[in-house]
Amino acid sequence: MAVGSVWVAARVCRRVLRRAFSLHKPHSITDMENTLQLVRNIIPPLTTKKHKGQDGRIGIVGGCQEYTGAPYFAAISALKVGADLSHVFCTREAAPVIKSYSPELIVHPVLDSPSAVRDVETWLPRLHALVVGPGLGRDNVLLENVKGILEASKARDVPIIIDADGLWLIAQHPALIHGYRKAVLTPNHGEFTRLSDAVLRDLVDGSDHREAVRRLSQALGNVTVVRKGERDVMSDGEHVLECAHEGSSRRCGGQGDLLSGALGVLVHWALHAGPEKTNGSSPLLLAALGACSLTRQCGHQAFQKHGRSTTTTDMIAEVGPAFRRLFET
Ligand SMILES: NC(=O)C1=CN([C@@H]2O[C@H](COP(=O)(O)OP(=O)(O)OC[C@H]3O[C@@H](n4cnc5c(N)ncnc54)[C@H](OP(=O)(O)O)[C@@H]3O)[C@@H](O)[C@H]2O)[C@@H](O)CC1
Ligand SMILES: Nc1ncnc2c1ncn2[C@@H]1O[C@H](COP(=O)(O)OP(=O)(O)OP(=O)(O)O)[C@@H](O)[C@H]1O
Ligand SMILES: [Mg+2]
Repeated sequence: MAVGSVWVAARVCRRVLRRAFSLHKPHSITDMENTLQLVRNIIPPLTTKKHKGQDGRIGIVGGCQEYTGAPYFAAISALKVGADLSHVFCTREAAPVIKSYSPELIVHPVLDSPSAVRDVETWLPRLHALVVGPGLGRDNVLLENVKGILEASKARDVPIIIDADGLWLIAQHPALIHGYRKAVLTPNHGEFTRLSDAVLRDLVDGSDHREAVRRLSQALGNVTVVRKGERDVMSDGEHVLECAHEGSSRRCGGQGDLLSGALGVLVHWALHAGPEKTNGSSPLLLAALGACSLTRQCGHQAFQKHGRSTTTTDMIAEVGPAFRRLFET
């Protein structure tokens, strides 16, 4: 492309983004398509010149006696989206179970150990993003360890995605994440209400999801918030984006875990791509839009094949084809 055309394309892109990210106007399908084009920009090319690990080493913090599926879904989704290595930091008894689901995951049975924070900390320099919460449970010993892991990750500037019981912890201790600009919170309906009750002084009009999400993000010091639901609404306290990409009507458990694992990879890619590729827009918002669109596309494709019997495992089988369809055609 000639230099002039690059410049024009960049200008058009910036205009599109201003519209797509505008606070009050609902955006058109064309705007959304153009914003998805920016998501495509952050995807690293597949070449023979890279070494293992370069396209993403993602850590999942979660997995306990009750929940082994959630961290598995998040970790395998990260790999299927394109990460090279996926680590799970879970309790001792959850580890053999999670390992047995897949030989592709690296599983550390450390989360209930007295040395949990140090054990995870040794891996932090090698991780590009940490997803905290899927299948974590609410045991106080584990939550105390996760507090330390969050502090250590922030000190190392590691991007953090917080979901599920990680959000339970944040609702008790919002200061843990307040103002950390490399954090993304992914609450479902119930988790969003809990967080809002914990950190917002005044009531927000519950029907205005865009404003409610923007306010929560602002109250948390502009961390990026992704409220999952019939439409996914995401904000960094300034800009608001919505994803209404066609998904499925199945609400089986685990779809949020798929989203959080995918988001871990996309956040790494978006931050790594740099402002030229993201055109000055928020890398975390672009990553969030990409992960929401992808999860919904997986749901849509899986539902077409399996209908009412669709489960998250069927959706994970669609990650490759859905990714190609959304981002590589
Ligand atoms: N296979 C596995 O291992 C899986 C394990 N998982 C793991 O389970 C753990 C707990 O996570 P969670 O989301 O179930 O717990 P929590 O925050 O108590 O929410 C439940 C409460 O919120 C409500 N509620 C929820 N959504 C709502 C909505 N859209 N709209 C309205 N209400 C809604 C709901 O209300 P109810 O319908 O019961 O009245 C209920 O009270 C966590 O570690 C997670 O990772 C899951 O990832 C799944 C797969
Ligand atoms: N009513 C809905 N219609 C369409 N898609 C939805 C709806 N609710 C949620 N989703 C989609 O499902 C995905 C997961 O959101 P959900 O609210 O189920 O998360 P969750 O409750 O955290 O899931 P999990 O069971 O993994 O904990 C998101 O991509 C979201 O867009
Ligand atoms: Mg969840």
